[in-house]
Amino acid sequence: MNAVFPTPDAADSQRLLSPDELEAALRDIGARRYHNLHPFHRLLHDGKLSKDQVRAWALNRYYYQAMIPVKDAAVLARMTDASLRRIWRQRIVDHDGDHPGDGGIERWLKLAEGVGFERDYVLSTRGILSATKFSVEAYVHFVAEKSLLEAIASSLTEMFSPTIISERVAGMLKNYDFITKDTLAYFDKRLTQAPRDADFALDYVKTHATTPELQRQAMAALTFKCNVLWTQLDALYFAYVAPGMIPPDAWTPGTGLVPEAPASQAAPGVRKMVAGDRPRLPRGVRLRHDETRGKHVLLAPERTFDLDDNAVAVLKLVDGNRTVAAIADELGRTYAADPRAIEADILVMLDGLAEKRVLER
Ligand SMILES: O=C(O)c1cc(C(=O)O)c2c(n1)C(=O)C(=O)c1cc(C(=O)O)[nH]c1-2
Repeated sequence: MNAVFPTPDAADSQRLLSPDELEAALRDIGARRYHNLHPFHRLLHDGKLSKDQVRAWALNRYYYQAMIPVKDAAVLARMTDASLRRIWRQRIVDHDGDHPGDGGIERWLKLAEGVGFERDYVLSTRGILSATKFSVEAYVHFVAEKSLLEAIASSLTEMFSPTIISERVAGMLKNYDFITKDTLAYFDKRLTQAPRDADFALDYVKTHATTPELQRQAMAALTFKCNVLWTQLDALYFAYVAPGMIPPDAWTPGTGLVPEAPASQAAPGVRKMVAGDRPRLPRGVRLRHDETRGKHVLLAPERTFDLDDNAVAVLKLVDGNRTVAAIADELGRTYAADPRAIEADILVMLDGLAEKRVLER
């Protein structure tokens, strides 16, 4: 294909750029083509979208999030150098987590749930636009088929993501009453992960693009990736903003959502605990060993709760960092039992403590 249709800028830059010039050329590609400039993002960040349009964005972007580790596994598979793989594999851990309930994909699911989706509907990927799937899959194919340099260069959009993320989080929190800090927690971690990843990839590209041809390939890879991001937003805009042509089988407002409780029943802050939550003891509540009675108790201001052995084993692991799933995994190892069965039991127990206000998530 490329032989038949030469890339438009194939004639440019016959000269070898210095590493700094190459970096400037890459940054210039982002300045002109990164998806922060797309009209859909402008509407999203400025609070101009309806709740359903925000839902369409959250649902479709789930596909990108879910496929990023698949993409990174394809990149990893090209690396013959163990020291490179050791660095790159962190990206997969960031998205998949080390345990069920951890990681970026899980946090994106929380975001989708936060705007009203049923988790299983999102996981099914049923309502996702075909155009979203095509562009995300093009990214996976690209890194599998092109050179390692091009695969790494295509991730360089991450150089530009911290700025758009800060703008998005601030804009969405300010402009939509249905968006909370918890819903957008996905982005907290990206603010440190993206610069770390981008620094490594940029350094690699500057060191390894040592001929004009390789430099052009790196620039073309970044341009391609900007287009992967841009076309996803084109598809969203076309289907859900204007002209509003939703393709057959794509998500339509009202589908795949958790039924909303009538306002009178809504009890903010007491939703049931889920496996990805990180429970913690509230300020002033402590797990103590009561010497005189020879047992553990939960000490809260002016109240004491007796605990059975199971509750003590769980609460010893409650630290605000571990997820419920991670606690269940650890207990599963200690007691050689099925962690998912333990998880179901401890969710009930933790909900009970949360209702008594001696546990938070
Ligand atoms: O919120 C964003 O605008 C944004 C942009 C990008 C990007 O520029 O590719 C990524 C992400 N987020 C992101 O969350 C993410 O995990 C990610 C991985 C990659 C990649 O190419 O490997 N890009 C991005």
